[in-house]
Amino acid sequence: MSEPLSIAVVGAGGRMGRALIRAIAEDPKARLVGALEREGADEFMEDAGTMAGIGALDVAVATDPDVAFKDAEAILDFTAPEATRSFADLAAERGIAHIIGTTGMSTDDEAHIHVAAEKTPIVKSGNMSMGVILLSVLVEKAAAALEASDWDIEVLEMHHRHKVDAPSGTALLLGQAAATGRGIDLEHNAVRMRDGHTGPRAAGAIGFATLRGGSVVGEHSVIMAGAGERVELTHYAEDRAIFARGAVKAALWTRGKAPGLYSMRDVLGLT
Ligand SMILES: NC(=O)C1=CN([C@@H]2O[C@H](COP(=O)(O)OP(=O)(O)OC[C@H]3O[C@@H](n4cnc5c(N)ncnc54)[C@H](OP(=O)(O)O)[C@@H]3O)[C@@H](O)[C@H]2O)C=CC1
Ligand SMILES: O=C(O)C1=N[C@H](C(=O)O)C[C@H](O)C1
Repeated sequence: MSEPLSIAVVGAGGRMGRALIRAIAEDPKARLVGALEREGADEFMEDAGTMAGIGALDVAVATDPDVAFKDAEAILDFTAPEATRSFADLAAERGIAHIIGTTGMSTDDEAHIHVAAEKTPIVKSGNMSMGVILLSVLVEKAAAALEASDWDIEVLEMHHRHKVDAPSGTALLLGQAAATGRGIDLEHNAVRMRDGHTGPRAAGAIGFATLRGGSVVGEHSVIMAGAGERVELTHYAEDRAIFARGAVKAALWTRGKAPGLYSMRDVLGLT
């Protein structure tokens, strides 16, 4: 068996940061070698394991990327778009694989990631859980089978009250799967919000609806509504561990891979 993969977690004190530290500690194929937080962060503690609630792991939480990334072969990044852009540059300079779960990225941010992927393997996905990636495959197949003139597609999502971006990365990923199934461009067919006198629904549109509240980890439904019948494909996330385990799986998969931008479908062999 090969040596465990050496992994650093950025945004280590965040909801996902702490779940990622726990997932690495649970996987014998991975080892935590670095954890990065911002200076003065609310969640700052000296040891990464203590911060994640699993007891000391002898990995100090650093505020300097040079320290956190020193021994890393992969970085797990569930932070914010601006931070992810700068981590992409640092990972590319060092040839470290970059696993990106951050959502809410702009077109400009996406272009930045494409450039970084010329130098190092990057796996990026709006959702890293096995269930959602499988759901996206089902949505693509269903959308291909159902005539756009007869079936309307709407994506409904709900998340906790702290979430800052909308629609969620997962909702957009599922909307993209529906658009791919239909052979259309999502950007030109997406209706991301409705308010006031909107007029009737445009044929072929892919609609998005966003709910926020409480502690909901993540719920997504793709609703296909026809005349007199409706099909709903739904995923319920019950624990952030599902995303964290997917991110660790993605990091392990990058070992020996050429630079490039990869998806979770690549990682799971569902392309
Ligand atoms: N792809 C997937 O499967 C999933 C994706 N996500 C996405 O992951 C991201 C994080 O979610 P969550 O953990 O709930 O959020 P949190 O706010 O709990 O954590 C974000 C972390 O990133 C850090 N951070 C934010 N901005 C910067 C910056 N500019 N420089 C350095 N560090 C920064 C924060 O530090 P500080 O506390 O100092 O601000 C914090 O530690 C979101 O985009 C979310 O949508 C979440 C779950 C699953
Ligand atoms: O912010 C979250 O919490 C989540 N974000 C991701 C998204 O935007 O879809 C994934 C998951 O649903 C949780």
